[in-house]
Amino acid sequence: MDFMRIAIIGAGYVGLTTGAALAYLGHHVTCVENDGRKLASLKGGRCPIREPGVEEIMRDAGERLLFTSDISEAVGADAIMIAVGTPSREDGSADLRYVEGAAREVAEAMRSGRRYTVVMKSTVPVGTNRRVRDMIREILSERDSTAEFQVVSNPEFLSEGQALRDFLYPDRIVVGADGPEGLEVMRRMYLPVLEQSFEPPVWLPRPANYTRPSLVATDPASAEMIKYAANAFLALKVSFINEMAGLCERVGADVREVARGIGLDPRIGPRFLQAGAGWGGSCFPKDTAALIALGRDNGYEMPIVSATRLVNQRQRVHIVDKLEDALDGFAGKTVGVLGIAFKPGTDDIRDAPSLDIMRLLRERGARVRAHDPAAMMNARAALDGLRRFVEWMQSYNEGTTCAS
Ligand SMILES: NC(=O)C1=CN([C@@H]2O[C@H](COP(=O)(O)OP(=O)(O)OC[C@H]3O[C@@H](n4cnc5c(N)ncnc54)[C@H](O)[C@@H]3O)[C@@H](O)[C@H]2O)C=CC1
Ligand SMILES: O=C(O)[C@H]1O[C@H](OP(=O)(O)OP(=O)(O)OC[C@H]2O[C@@H](n3ccc(=O)[nH]c3=O)[C@H](O)[C@@H]2O)[C@H](O)[C@@H](O)[C@@H]1O
Repeated sequence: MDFMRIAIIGAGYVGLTTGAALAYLGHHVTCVENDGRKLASLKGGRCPIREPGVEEIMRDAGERLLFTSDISEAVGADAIMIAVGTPSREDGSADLRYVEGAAREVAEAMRSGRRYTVVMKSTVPVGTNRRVRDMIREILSERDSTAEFQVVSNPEFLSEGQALRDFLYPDRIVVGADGPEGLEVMRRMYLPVLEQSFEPPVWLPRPANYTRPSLVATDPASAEMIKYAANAFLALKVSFINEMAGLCERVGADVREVARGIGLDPRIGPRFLQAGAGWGGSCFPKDTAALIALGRDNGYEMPIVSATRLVNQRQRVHIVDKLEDALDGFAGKTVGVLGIAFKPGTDDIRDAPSLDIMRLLRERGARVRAHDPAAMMNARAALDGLRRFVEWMQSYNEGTTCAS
């Protein structure tokens, strides 16, 4: 097996999982992280995020997985992957300052006479790969560097809480490259996954009936678009079933039965049809907003994606309305919120529905007590100043109404 030297810029949910998993497969991986606290924890062998199995494979990878804040240690690699955040700007568009910052650092450190593959792992709007390519080219030319490079798009589809499973046993690997060389590098990188030739970790066996992933080889713009389209479609499915749930309540139908009934049609499928508080997290909200912004920049309205967001926001209010009705008003009432993270199995509270729900409950006069088995630390940090209402469930008592 032809193992590679790979560097990853950004050791968050995506960068760290990918880096640790690639090292587990046999590659030599250097993760560059500029958050001092995260880096200290990683260097100490501890996983700073709650992601099952990642700490274990960090341990298994041993010397093949290194952590640093020094970009010059990354440019000894053949492939340099950018996995930094792409949060929303105020107007909904993707804020590319971390991607551009990382690309700039990489370009400034690239060594003359070497050839690199820069892999864009972050979720970025169509055209970003080309922009990054032009930026690197300009910096290299200013430096009179003879370093050569290509930029390849390799969007990520992992879900938090099952990131490692999604990496090792994916449905597909998407590679957007301008030519055969980029595709070949990515094929080498993912070969053990594509061929399922690695020894699965004992705690994460290959799922029964799992078949090898497809390699979707395409152009960079289509690869960038695939990522946004996938997230928008999944968000749409959840909003759709929540919209159906609202009508079901009014006409006496059970939305779970409806989801079961439509999900058995293979053209629809059963997943992402669970009605509830709606979607949140670090990706669906920002990626649907970025898609609309991309449409706007290109003079194209996206009414379906806009409605998906609207229905989702309405769902948060709807839950509070229902509870207010059931309790006959919130005056003098305490509401217990079980679960703060945006979904079970994670400590991530980015754009969690619970945050809007708790804010609304308070605005309407309820006292709120909340608990989450994993996300209390993040909740405390995010809700600083409102600490008094985020308390451990120790104080949970009979007079408390639960919303989860
Ligand atoms: N979280 C998820 O489940 C998924 C995220 N994505 C995408 O992947 C990208 C990364 O997302 P996350 O891993 O969630 O973000 P994150 O915020 O958890 O991690 C990003 C990391 O990059 C570090 N960083 C930023 N600039 C740096 C630099 N110049 N040098 C070194 N380190 C730097 C930050 O300190 C942070 O630790 C985003 O574009 C996101 O949309 C894609 C699929 C799944
Ligand atoms: O781009 C990303 O970051 C990732 O976004 C999602 O992953 P994630 O945000 O981790 O979480 P999901 O499991 O997809 O759930 C998203 C939200 O939808 C909600 N949801 C999901 C499914 C469902 O049936 N009902 C429902 O309300 C969840 O509670 C959660 O708030 C996608 O599933 C990943 O493929 C993608 O890589």
